[in-house]
Amino acid sequence: MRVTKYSANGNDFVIFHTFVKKDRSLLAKKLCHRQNGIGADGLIVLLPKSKNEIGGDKSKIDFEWQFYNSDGSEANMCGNGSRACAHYAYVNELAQNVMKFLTGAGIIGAVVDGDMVLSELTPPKIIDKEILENGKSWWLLDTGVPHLVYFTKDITKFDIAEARELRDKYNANVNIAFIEGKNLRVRTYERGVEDETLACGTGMAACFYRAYSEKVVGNDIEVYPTSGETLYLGVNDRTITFRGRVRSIFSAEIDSL
Ligand SMILES: N[C@H](CCC[C@H](N)C(=O)O)C(=O)O
Repeated sequence: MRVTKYSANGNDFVIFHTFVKKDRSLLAKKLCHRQNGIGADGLIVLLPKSKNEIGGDKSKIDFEWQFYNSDGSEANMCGNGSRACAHYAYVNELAQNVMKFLTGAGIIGAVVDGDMVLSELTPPKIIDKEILENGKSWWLLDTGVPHLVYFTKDITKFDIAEARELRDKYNANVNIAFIEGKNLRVRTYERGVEDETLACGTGMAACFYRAYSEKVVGNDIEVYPTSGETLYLGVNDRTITFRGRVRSIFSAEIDSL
């Protein structure tokens, strides 16, 4: 089986494509394992439309995907993964450079331009704006997957134990964000990785959307994740747009695990 390893601003993924849809949570755990596997935050499986697929929603999409976190849990959406997956689909001739694909959160649009990829996320939902935990004001939003967002005065202090508790209590990813001029710096504890990752796309989108909703930032801003690799976020008339570089690290034939 041929797999490709991608990094999207430090959030890394193993990607392959197949026509066979089945549960791959065990494979995800094996491939994503940092010591005994390839090592990644997630596994992405592209399921191209089979030749004779007609009609329904599928007629509007180039492929569908399965996304698994490194612990084998399946998630509806992954912002950085959607950009890596779009680049993979384009270079493997599974889609043109402008594409649409089906995720657990709905249809995602993507545009590939060299190593820069823009994803249109699913329309954000504000679930709760009044969560008080440990004297801090959190919002709970859904940007394809659930995210808690808190604005901190000191981005160097991310209480991982607190993040773990809140992740369990709300079954959500946990983000702290720092307003840096007209831009944001974001750190994310990721559900299903169960640690801070170097970047989390839907997390950055959730932090952007809270700041934009509270008018502390404008449209089209820069967001700096833990990796320091800049992402560009904005809103269009439909949803949140999310743009940044992706890198194909290597491809390899592996024994079918
Ligand atoms: N860990 C997330 C899925 C991956 C999200 C993240 N990698 C992104 O770029 O959006 C969850 O289980 O809700």
